[in-house]
Amino acid sequence: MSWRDRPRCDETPAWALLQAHAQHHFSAAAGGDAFDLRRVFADDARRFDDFSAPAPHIFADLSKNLLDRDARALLVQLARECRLPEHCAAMLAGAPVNGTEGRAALHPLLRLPDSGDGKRDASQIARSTSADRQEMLIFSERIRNGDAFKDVVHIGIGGSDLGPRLAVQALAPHTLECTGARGPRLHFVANMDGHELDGVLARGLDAARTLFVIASKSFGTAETLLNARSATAWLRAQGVRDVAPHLVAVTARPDVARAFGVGRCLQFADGVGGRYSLWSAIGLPLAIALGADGFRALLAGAHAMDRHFADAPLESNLPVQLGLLDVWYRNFLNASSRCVAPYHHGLRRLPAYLQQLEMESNGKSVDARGRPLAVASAPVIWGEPGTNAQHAFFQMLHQGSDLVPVEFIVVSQPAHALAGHHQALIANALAQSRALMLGQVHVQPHLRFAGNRPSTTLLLDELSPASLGALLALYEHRTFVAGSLWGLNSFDQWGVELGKRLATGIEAAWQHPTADASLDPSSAGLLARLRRH
Ligand SMILES: O=P(O)(O)OC[C@H]1O[C@H](O)[C@H](O)[C@@H](O)[C@@H]1O
Repeated sequence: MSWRDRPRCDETPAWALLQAHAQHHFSAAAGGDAFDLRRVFADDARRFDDFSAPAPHIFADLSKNLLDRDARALLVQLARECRLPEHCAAMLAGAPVNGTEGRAALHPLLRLPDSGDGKRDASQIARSTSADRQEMLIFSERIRNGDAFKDVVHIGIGGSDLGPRLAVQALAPHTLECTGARGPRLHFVANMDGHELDGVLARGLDAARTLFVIASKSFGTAETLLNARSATAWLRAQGVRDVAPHLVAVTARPDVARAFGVGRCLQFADGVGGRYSLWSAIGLPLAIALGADGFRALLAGAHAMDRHFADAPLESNLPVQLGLLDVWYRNFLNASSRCVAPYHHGLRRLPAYLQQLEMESNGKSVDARGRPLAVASAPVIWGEPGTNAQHAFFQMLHQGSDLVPVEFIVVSQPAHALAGHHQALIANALAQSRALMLGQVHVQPHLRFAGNRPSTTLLLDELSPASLGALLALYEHRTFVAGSLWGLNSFDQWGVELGKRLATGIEAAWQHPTADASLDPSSAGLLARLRRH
C-alpha cells in the first residue's frame, strides 16, 4: 500500500483501542482509578527518564503529560497503522504530498548540506535549490558588508514575515545590531494598515540609502503589493529617480516581480510552502543580520532535526512523539487548545509563528481525499512569553474549567550577563509546571488548585542559529505528523481565499454605495457608518 492510500486515524483498529483506554483510565468516569500525575510519579521512579526524549539541540521532558505507557504504545501502533513512516519518507523525498496544489513540500530539501566538493549529490530540484541559496547568500553578504544601504525594510506577510521576523528577534545577540558590526538596520512591515509602514518610514530613513525587500511567494498578496507601492511612491517623493536598485523581490514568481519594476529578483521553488519558507531566500533579512555562516548554521540545525525525524524509531522520535501527543489530547482528552509559553524574550513571537504553522496547516475539516473529517483537527495555539504570561492568563491554566496542555520552552544559557535574572526566570518556568501538576488542597474553595494539569518542557542549551533551526523544524514535523494521522493535506490553505475575495468586493462598494445592495444587512450597515467618517 502506498502513502497515498493510507488509512485515516479513525479507520484503524488502534483508534478504537485508544478510545477504550482513554475512557477507562483518563475520564472522570474512571473515578479513583483515573490517571493522576502525582500518583504515577510516586509509583514510578523511572517516569522522568522513560518519558524524556533527547533530539538534536533539544531535550524534551514529556513526563508531566496525561499519558501512560499503554496509551503511548497504542499511539505508536496508530502511527504504524496510518502508515506514518511511509508518508514521512515520501514527504522528505519530495513526493507530491500536497495533492490539491499538485506539488511536493520541499522545505526539508532547502536544508540539505552542500557536499564536500561544493556540488550537491542530489536531484535536480535539490541542485537548483542550492543555487538559489548560493545566490541569496552572495547578495546578503553584499548588503551586509557594503556601504550602499543603511536601512533594509522587509515587506511581506504570513509566511513571508513571521519566520524571518521571529528568527531575527530570537537571534538578536548574534546579529549586526548587537555584535556592533557594521551593516544596515533591519525593519519589518507586514500589515496593510498604513500605521506600520508609516512608523518605519518615520525612523529617520534616508531614501537614497534604503533597500526594500518585497517578499511574496505569489507576488500577488494584497497587503504586500500595497506596501510595496507605497514604498516606491515614498522613494520617488524623497527624490530617488531610479527606484529599481532600491527594490529587491524574493518570490517564486520572478516574472510578476519584474513587471512590478524591481531591480533584482531572488527566487525560490514553488514547492516551498509560505509557512515553511524561512529556509529559502525568504530568510534574506536573517542572512543579512547573521551573515552567511550563521544562516547556514540555522539550516544545519534544521537538517539535524530532519535526520532525526527520518531515522529515529517512532518510540524515540521527538516530532513523532509530540505529534502523537497532540492527537491524544485533541481527540481522546478533548483539549481544544494548546498554550505555548517560551521563557525567552527572543522567542516572544513564537506563538504567532506557530499559529500560522499549525492552524493554517491542520485547521481543516475535509481529508486529503475530500471526505469530511470524523474527528476534530488542529487545536487553537496560543501563548505569550513567560513570565509575562503568568501575570495575564495563567490564572485560567491553574483554576479554569478547560484542559489546556502547556508547552514550556526553556533555554539553559542566557545571552546576557545581568545577575539574578536567568535563575529567576528558569525557577518560574519550573515552578509553573510543578504548580500545574501538584495543585493545592485548601479548606477555602477559591484557594484550591485541582492539579494534575499537563505540561511539556522543551529544553535548549542555548538559543543559537542551530538550535533555533532544530526547534522550528521540530514544530514543522510535529505538525506534519498530526496532520498525517488526521488524513489531511497539511500543505494547502484554501481557507484563506474566500475572505480575500470578499474584501475586493467591499473595497469596491466603499466607492459605490449602490453596490451595498449586494452585501448582507450587517456588512452594509457597518459600511454605511464607516463612510460617514
Ligand atoms: O508570500 P505570499 O504569496 O505573499 O503569501 C503570504 C501569505 O498569504 C497567504 O494568504 C497565506 O495565508 C499564507 O500561507 C502566505 O504565507
